[in-house]
Amino acid sequence: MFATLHDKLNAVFKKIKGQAKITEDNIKDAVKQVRLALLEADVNYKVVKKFISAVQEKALGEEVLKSLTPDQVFIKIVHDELVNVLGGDDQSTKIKLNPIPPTKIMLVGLQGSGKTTTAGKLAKYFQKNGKDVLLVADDIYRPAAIDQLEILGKQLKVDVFSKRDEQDAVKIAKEAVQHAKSAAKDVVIIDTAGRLHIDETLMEELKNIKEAINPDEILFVADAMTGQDAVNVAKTFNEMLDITGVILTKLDGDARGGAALSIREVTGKPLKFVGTGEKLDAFEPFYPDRMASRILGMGDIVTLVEMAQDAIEEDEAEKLATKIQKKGLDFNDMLQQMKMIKKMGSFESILKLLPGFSGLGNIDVDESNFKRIEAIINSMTPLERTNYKILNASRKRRIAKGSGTSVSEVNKLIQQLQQMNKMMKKFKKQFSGKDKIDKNMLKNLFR
Ligand SMILES: Nc1nc2c(ncn2[C@@H]2O[C@H](COP(=O)(O)OP(=O)(O)OP(=O)(O)O)[C@@H](O)[C@H]2O)c(=O)[nH]1
Repeated sequence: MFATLHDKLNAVFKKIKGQAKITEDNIKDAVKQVRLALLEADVNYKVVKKFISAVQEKALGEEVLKSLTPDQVFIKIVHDELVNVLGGDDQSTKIKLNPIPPTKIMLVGLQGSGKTTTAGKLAKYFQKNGKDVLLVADDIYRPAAIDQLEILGKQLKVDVFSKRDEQDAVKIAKEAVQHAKSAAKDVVIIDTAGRLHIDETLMEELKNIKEAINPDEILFVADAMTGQDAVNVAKTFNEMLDITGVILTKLDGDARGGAALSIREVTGKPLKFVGTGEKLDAFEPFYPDRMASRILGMGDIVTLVEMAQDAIEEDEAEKLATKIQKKGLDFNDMLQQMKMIKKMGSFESILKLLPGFSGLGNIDVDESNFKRIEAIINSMTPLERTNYKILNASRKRRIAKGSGTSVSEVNKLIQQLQQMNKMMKKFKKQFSGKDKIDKNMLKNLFR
């Protein structure tokens, strides 16, 4: 995500860091480089102009030149301006649930932008938050779109409302909302038809649906890979429908970042969620500050911690922590931890949230290693799993044979466990006396 922009900005910061003395000229040059990096990332030129004038004004003020760490202050100015352009601390990025259910959400956008997949992702998101959801297939032109939503519904165990013989999208939407009311659903998500281009008939249909059901949210789904086109189409949809927000999909691809950085300024509407993959859990609420940190390669520990909290039952984690504190880590714990990590998503997506990893482009993580480790541990006896010190040469040979691996792989795993135990000791020292580990403490640990 945003690898090129990340690299370019970091090159600017590095150059500034290398200067013996920072002068007005250095700063002007750095600002110019930031401007180029943004333009190359396909950010709307008006947005770049505003961004740069804000950075320049702050950077040339007393703040940077008189500071003891001018490079750090400069990075902070760029970071803060990124947060600003992405939406600041505006609370409108959140979906407001209607106090009188169901909350009605209408998804609009061009064909192929990822609307239907996003309908499924949103349903999963609400489901995780304890809401009962109804998905509505309101595309009367493409039966395949109805099939796609029904498959997603089955997968998620979420009800799907569809009427294959009905040719009136407004009628379907109205009936669906009625159905949601009588079935006491909390949220109803309407997947509308897409077109290859904006056309009047489509806009008219969408306006009529809006008028008929009075949605709480009209979310425009945009494909980040299409850059400024996505921004222009969002602008038109907003002018016609007065959308309430944007969901940007395919941020996992090689989107340069232009759409994400421009859409808010150009449409005046907040980005609310981002899609980061084809799977249903590759979906995150959008937070301007976290995204800015990711663009600058500072990682996003807060999202990582939240993913962990989502995936791991508190009870499970607490039990594990107490046991580790008392006895140290054994192979059973290692297996359990791997299961927890797997629940959080792909290892690659987790790594990318860590500081220093986000700018590395595509990280090739061989997930089959996980399987080999599992096989090794599964080939140990219960005693061996809890006490690795008894693993002598003949036991290691037996385990390697049983798991289809080699003795050196078994040795490597033992070393990893020893290493992890060392780390645990370090953590324990750092956090001793504290009853609760909060997100800031974790952030410090990774600095
Ligand atoms: N990599 C990636 N692919 C995505 C993401 N969201 C959707 N896709 C893919 O984009 C393609 C189009 O998605 P759909 O959900 O069918 O798009 P749509 O807008 O509903 O299309 P129509 O039904 O034709 O209007 C599919 O192959 C999805 O798997 C994402 O966040 N990342």
